[in-house]
Amino acid sequence: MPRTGGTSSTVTSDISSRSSSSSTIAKPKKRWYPRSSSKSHSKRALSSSSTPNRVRSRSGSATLDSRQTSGAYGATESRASSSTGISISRPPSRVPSRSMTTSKATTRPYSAMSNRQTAHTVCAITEGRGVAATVGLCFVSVDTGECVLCEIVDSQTYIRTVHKLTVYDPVEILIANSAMQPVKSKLCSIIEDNLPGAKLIPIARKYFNEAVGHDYISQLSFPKDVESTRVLIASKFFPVCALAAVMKYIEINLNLTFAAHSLRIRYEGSEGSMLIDYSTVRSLELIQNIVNSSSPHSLLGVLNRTNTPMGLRLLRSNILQPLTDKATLESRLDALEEMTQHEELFFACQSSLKPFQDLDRLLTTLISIPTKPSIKFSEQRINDIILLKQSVSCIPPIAMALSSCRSDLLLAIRELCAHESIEVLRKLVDDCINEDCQWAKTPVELRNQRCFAVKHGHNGLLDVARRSYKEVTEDVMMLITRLKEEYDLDGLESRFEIARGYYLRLSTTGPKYGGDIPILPEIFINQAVAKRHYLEFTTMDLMKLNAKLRDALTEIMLMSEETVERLVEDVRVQIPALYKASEGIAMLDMLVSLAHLATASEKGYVRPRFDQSGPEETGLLAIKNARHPVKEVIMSKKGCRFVGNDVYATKESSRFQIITGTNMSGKSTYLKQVSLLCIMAQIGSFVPAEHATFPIFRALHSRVSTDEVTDAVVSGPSSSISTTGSGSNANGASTFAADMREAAFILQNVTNHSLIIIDEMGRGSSVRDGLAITLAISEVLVDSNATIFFSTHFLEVAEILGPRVGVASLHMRVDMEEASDGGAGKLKMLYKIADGRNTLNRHYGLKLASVLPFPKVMLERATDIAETLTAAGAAARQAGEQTSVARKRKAVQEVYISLRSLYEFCASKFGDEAGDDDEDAKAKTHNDKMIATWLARLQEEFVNKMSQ
Ligand SMILES: Nc1ncnc2c1ncn2[C@@H]1O[C@H](COP(=O)(O)OP(=O)(O)OP(=O)(O)O)[C@@H](O)[C@H]1O
Repeated sequence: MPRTGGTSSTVTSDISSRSSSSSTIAKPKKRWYPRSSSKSHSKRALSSSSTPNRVRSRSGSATLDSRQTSGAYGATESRASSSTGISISRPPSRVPSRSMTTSKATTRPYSAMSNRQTAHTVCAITEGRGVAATVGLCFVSVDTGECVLCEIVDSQTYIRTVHKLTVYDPVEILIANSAMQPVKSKLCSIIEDNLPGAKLIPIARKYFNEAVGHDYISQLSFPKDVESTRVLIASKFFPVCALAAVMKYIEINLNLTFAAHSLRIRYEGSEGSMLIDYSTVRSLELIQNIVNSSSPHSLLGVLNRTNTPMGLRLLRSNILQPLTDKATLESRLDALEEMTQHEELFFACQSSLKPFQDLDRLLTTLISIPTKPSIKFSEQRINDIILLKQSVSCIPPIAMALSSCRSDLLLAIRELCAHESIEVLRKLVDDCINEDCQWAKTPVELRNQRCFAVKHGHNGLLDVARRSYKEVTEDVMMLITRLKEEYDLDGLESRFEIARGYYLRLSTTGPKYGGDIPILPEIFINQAVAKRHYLEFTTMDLMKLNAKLRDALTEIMLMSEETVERLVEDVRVQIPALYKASEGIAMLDMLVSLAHLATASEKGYVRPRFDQSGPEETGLLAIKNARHPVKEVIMSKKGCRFVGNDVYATKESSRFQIITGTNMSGKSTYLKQVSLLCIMAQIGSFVPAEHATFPIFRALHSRVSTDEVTDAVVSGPSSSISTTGSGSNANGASTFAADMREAAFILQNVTNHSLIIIDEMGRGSSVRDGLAITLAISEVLVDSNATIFFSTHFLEVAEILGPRVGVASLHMRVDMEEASDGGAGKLKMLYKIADGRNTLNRHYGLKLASVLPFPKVMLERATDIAETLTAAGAAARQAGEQTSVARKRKAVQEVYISLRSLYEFCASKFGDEAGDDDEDAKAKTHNDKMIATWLARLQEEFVNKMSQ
């Protein structure tokens, strides 16, 4: 069966101007298969004595920017390109011959976040000493044959390092043993805490060797990229050391080696993509639903309409590392817009993607060479060729589907899929493999396909062996028919299994046996009852025929393998172009998936705009009628309507948004929806809204309680609460500890390009301490100039911070319907955001309690106490006139900011001299009217504020 899955990483390299180049391949020391070839690569290919013995030329043409193919790789400073095939010696068994690990690895449960579309990636990590830790990482995927080097100057929380590890999701993380023993380093502890699925393996420090790392790079990178890669990583001491460790580990513990000049090596910095910390990935349910890991209710689950494993991997990697490059985003959005506007283009692309298998994995399998001969490997090789035949024939239809496209990105993908190498490959395969040979699902059918895969006439002996195979198969059929007739066995049938070969099965449910197990003649041996209603057995003759079949098959496989291996070697020459095509297909698949989402929604998605018009970013985040992409889907399935909300924030006037509201009024949903929409915009997706403008954020951090998960209570709009409230964490102390830990983390990492989401901080402590801490944290955050959405139950936060410049107070609207009979009323949730603090009775907690089965006497007493405390607090605050003075000062500043924005808007829009024609004059009059109305409203608001 074709294998599925792959690594979290996607193939990335700039494929522009891949002109002809030469490659040298190491001479093999020994070869197991009976054919002489100078193109083979041996396990010892890395040895310094390897002799170059072959020169191949390659070419490439289309350009797909690295950021396009990865999203995650906006930071890629430069890419080592693929220009030769890759060879990995992959033995049938992975039992390590000797181990370089110095102690037993810590096996940990699998990461809850990872959903293993990812595959076997090994990582090595090393760090320098100093205040700003420099961390070197090297990831090698043994499934997709890709090596990524990263150097990160990280903070004490290792946020960037953890982020990279989260994205590439390695199974094994190698670290110098001195970092584990005698005392575990901080980095080790942080990795263990954040990546519970990874296995931290201590190895001797001597394996982290820079000189060895450089040797590997010289010997392994593609020939024409050796120099550029060397220059790029010249000063990258740490990742080069890590590379040495990974390669040694793969060689020794996984028994794999890479052939000379065969590895796709690229360097990736930590810049160029939005940084999302691990706990945010989890709490915002970006990849996986927290409650039910197989639920589609996560951002990935909703966005994912991909048809290929490559597309899914690319989408996942983009969600974890959204882009920060505006030009790349715009080109993606252009392509997406074209796809959403041209139905035929969308459907043509979608149907051309459907038949694809995991091309990356297939290619990596094709470049592997076993260290020991094995019939299993021969069979696998022929399977791979059958799959390749199928895959190659699926590529030209993609180019056809894109024949009418206009946008640059789609044109680049079309060029990749129409590359001349694809046609060369198709011819190569057609020359060698039977036309009607195809992948089959049943073992016996697949075995037959394998046997007759190689075209008649390629090898005379093979044709003879196949004839005898055919004859023995016919003998088997004849024997079965004879046995059936001779022994009058009604319901007797032949079955086939890979391990057993042909055997016989008799159903006992027919009228003849009536469910009883019959006594069969002695000729039928190895009898066993299967699934209660079947008797399975064989005969000596059948076993002999099976043995004959096996021998014939082995012969066929070995002889076919010789031809197939020759074909594979020719195929390898074209593999760089296939890798590029695979990148293009992955990108197209992701775009089709996003286009599907954008067009399938009833309420509509819009193309986001980015606020980067001038040198000074205003940090404008303005979304009209924004909807939560995941909740909307869940609610529409249940026939409920999701209430859209507007979002508006600018750096100067409203970068810190305080959102208050009763329990269950929709605060968390609002906060999460803002962050999810920002992520969607930065992967180049349309967003669920009527209009949307985003700043480009470089980091997203959140403190969101995970007890409020997406799959939780779903109520309709304007729902009324009359029973229980939302779930709360029973363990106040642990909530408080989590609050403090995550707040400290956010404060350490916040920058003016960060988006911070904080949902109800300080609720695990006493009211006074909680308020004090919340205020202290908020003050630092206001000064940080980041964009912050802060929900709280402490109305005092809004009161105290409200007058500060850059702070905006909002609340979720709720209506309290008094009961006509004097009984408990109803609290009606409107799920609508509105300016200002909650205008309803400030003790909405008590209001909520009043509609719950809560003792009335206690409620009255609680209301008295709350009134007294509020009055005392307000009196204390009014003692000074500070609040009112500050409010007036803020009003003046806000007017200043608004007028300046208007001026800038007018300058950018009407800066050029208007023409004289009627149209221009009309437009000018219309704009003048609009501006006049806006100024009048601004004046009115200002007067109101000053007179308060
Ligand atoms: N915009 C909306 N439209 C429709 N339903 C919504 C909306 N926002 C929230 N809800 C519903 O209200 C429920 C509670 O929302 P949410 O958890 O965001 O409230 P909250 O104010 O954060 O509550 P708490 O303060 O108790 O944590 C959600 O599960 C959802 O079903």
